Amino acid sequence: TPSARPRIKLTVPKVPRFSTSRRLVLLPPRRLNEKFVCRAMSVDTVIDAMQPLYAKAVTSLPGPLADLVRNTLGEQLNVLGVLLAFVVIFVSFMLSARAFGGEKKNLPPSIPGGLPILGNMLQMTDKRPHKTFFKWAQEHGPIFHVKTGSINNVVINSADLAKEVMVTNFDSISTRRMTTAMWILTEKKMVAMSDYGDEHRMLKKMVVGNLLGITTQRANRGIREDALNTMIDDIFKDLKGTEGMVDIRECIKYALFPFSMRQVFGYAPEKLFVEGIGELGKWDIFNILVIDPLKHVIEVDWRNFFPALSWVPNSALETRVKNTHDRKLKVVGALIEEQRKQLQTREPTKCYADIVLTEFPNLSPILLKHSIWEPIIESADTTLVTSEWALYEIAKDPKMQERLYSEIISVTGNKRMVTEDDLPNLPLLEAIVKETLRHYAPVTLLPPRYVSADVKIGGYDIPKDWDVLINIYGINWDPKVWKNPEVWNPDRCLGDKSLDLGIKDFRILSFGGGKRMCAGMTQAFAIIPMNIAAIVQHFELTLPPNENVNAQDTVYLTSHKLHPLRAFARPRLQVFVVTNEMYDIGACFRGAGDMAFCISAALLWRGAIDFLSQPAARKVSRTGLDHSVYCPLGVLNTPIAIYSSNVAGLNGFR
Ligand code: HEM
Repeated sequence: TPSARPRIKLTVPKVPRFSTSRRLVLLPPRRLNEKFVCRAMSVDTVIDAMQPLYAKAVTSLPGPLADLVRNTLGEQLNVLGVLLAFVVIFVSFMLSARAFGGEKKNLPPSIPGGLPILGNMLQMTDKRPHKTFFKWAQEHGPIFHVKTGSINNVVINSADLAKEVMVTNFDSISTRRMTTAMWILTEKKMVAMSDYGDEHRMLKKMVVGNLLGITTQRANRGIREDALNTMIDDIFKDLKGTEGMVDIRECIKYALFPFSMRQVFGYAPEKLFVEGIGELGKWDIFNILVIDPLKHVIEVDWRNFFPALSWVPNSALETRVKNTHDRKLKVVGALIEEQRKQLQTREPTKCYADIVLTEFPNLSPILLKHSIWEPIIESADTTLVTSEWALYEIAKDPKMQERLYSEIISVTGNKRMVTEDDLPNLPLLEAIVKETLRHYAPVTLLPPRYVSADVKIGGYDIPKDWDVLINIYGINWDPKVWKNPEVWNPDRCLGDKSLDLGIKDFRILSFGGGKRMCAGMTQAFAIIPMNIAAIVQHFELTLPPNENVNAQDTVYLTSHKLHPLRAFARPRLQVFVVTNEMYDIGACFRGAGDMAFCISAALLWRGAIDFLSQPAARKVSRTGLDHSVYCPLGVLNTPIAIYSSNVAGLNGFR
């Protein structure tokens, strides 16, 4: 028993060891009365004694490492785990050191200052490793070796070298190295995370051919337009009672998620009953399918840096991530069941879920769930991040905003809202999107790829089993390619026809490149520019005084703006003349961007002009911001002339 401290004949080894029951720690033997004795203490006693030391040690570690230790071991010390970890880390270090002792290779330069066992981990104090790698690239060149625990990484920071990895040597560097969290959340069953091979090709063909390819994207244009209209409506709504200040991120997000659900299921469910979870609203579904997985996929597991230790349990992390994964699968499962029920009562439509369920009946249940979930999570995040950064820069730069507004109006006139057909005629808008993707790449560092056979990159030997890290941020900011890369300047992309973002030209690599290039680029290039153009056409944006200070980024799976973009959005004044044409009234309202116009047009639509003189209408018009009457979508075939000149009142309209 712990308190009796039994005397044991020396048969124990010379290092701390644990009894099989894991209840006792056997401390190294001591000589006592001419005999070796071994003291045993209960694990709990040791933990209690070491707890203060542990707490102190963790607080004194650099930020990221402290997080890593806490995430792994928890706030409470797990002595068993720590001691075992150190023994095995040491052994694996010795083994890897021996492996390096062999033949002489022309390896890329190593980052100096690495420590035994930990490698360069303690030098990576910034939570955004892409920035540290960029800094090292300026000092040591575009390709270098970094050790994280027992993992050898070669980090790539230039377009030419990235091409060597992604195109020339693709066959030997095609497989992703997964973290524990990625493994649990994706089971390697989604296109973006699966290993390159037959299953990957089949899944990619299915999603590109039936959802993300040009033909389907054209067919889905109506859904995108609805999302855009919802976004503009929401900005108008949000102006109410906020003195013109709007949370732009929220407005984009609230439009994008229903869009991503509609393109998959054909509708965006308002609620859903899920066995084992209960009744869920639209935004509960959003949290379970998008937010929670994004939050957990970046959880750090220290065992990923020491693969030899993968057998050591890390149940706290695994349980957290598994819970998120299980809930996600339950919700996707319920959505699929609902879709199956619907298919019994109607013909299949062109939505992705109907196509997958009817034309790919042999997909295993897990492949089916991931195939349905993947486009939802992918649509709802990256495009949001890019639109938000672009609008932040535009709001910061009134001259650029005015140039863009003039470009849009020169194409659309002031009669109608900008549409996707206008995009080829808006070169500045295109340049703004490209420059934003360059400056604020949503995926800053590609998920590691694994070298399956010795290769040469940039003239250096890269041995089998190393990881390749492609630093997109480092490539997009390469000072040898871009002058003052830290400055957001769309003019540098304006008119540069060869900039195709990774198809042939690797200078801006935000979508990756080669065979594993992003499959959603067509969709991204429909959503992002339209978000920007529609907002700028309707509102003049200005930043509140402290917004510049809030411009830092933070990295989840994608590189978000740390604080949501809040901006003053002043509806632009215009004169609209609606002629004897078939008009989508909803689009006219939004095109006007003027509340007086919107309200009056809504009332015209209802054939109730008289209503304008009534007190309720005046109340609405005085605030200038109430959208309750601003909703009818329909077609009007009547000649009307409408003028508006005053945002907040009806006088101009009259
Ligand atoms: C601004 C928007 C986006 C950016 C910057 C972006 C970026 C990326 C990047 C960097 C990769 C990894 C490429 C590689 O490993 O070489 C990727 C892969 C992928 N993306 Fe996107 N993405 C965006 C939007 C989307 C959208 C909207 C979808 C679909 C709805 C999508 C679907 C995919 C898929 C399926 C893959 C996996 C391709 C493969 O492994 O073969 N992406 N994306």
